[in-house]
Amino acid sequence: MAGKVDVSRLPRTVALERGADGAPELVLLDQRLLPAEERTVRLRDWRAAVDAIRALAVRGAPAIGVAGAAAVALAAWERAAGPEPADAAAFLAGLEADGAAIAQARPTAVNLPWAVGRALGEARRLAAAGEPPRVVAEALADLAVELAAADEAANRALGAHGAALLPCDATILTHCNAGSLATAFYGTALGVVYAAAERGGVARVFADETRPVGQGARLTAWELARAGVPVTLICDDMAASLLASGAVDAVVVGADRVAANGDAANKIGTLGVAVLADRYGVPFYVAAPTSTVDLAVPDGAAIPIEERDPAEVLPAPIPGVDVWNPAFDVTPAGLITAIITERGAFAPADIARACA
Ligand SMILES: CSC[C@H]1O[C@H](OP(=O)(O)O)[C@H](O)[C@@H]1O
Repeated sequence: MAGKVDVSRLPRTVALERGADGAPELVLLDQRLLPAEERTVRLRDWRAAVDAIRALAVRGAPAIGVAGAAAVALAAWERAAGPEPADAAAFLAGLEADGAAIAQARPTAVNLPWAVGRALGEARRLAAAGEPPRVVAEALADLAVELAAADEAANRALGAHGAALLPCDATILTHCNAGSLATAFYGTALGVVYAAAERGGVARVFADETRPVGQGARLTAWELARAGVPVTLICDDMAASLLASGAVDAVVVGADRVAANGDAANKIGTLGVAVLADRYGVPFYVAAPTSTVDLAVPDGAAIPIEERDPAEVLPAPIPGVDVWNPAFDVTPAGLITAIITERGAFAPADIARACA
């Protein structure tokens, strides 16, 4: 493997920080501009945070979870500075409404409603204890920081469990971007790659370009090269020939929501890669922290699939031509070799037990 892997060269894509005046700010690396430009934006308005999530300025299930919790903190700060502080009930009711709008920014990744729910639950607990709105707002800003740190720690633990499954000098195929850019830091599927590479065990990663938004071409290829991991970019329709060639030791992908039976929703195109991996006898791993597992959803059929703007597929509309643009698909548990979490790797059928 060429060169030393150094994940410290990777930027952080989402964080809750404080401005000079102490006000919370959601700090984002605008992923729409990568790899051409690394532009950081600092948001104080929760509505702008919702727009950033919807527009994929920040993306990736764990990353939008952190952004969602930070957005609730921004909303609490705004309300605590507004006319409602005298009425704690009005403050909390308004924050609940803001949180509902934030949680609905994108429907598929469970991390977003999960993180917003954590923030609103903390707000309810503090309000019930008689804490004033400003104290609630401060606590929610701290919670967003804690959730980001917990995500990174989970990713590093998950990466180590996944690396243990790979042969030395593994050749890996991945789809979309489940890297550091999709999380608070380190990544899930790419966290497995980084953990294996840091121990000297990754020969090369093949990255699907991942149409129509190109998270593989623009983000995964860039991220891996930045960290010093050998990477080859391929078109999505090349995955079949690559898997048929026998060159791939394992497929490792992320997830946006894992159902209680182990079905996993991930970027559109993942299902096709899973079918091909099964056909050619290549292990297919889903890397997902337990915060991505939704035990309230019995199977993949119940996972909401986001449909996005047709212009992502066809920027210049053709008269008489309709476009279908689902952003995710569901890989059935039967095509998944193991689900890798921070608690270990589990057969899909055992994921509910793993998260209990
Ligand atoms: C580590 S979760 C990453 C997950 O999220 C991506 O979707 P999007 O880029 O639309 O946010 C993709 O499904 C990745 O696998």
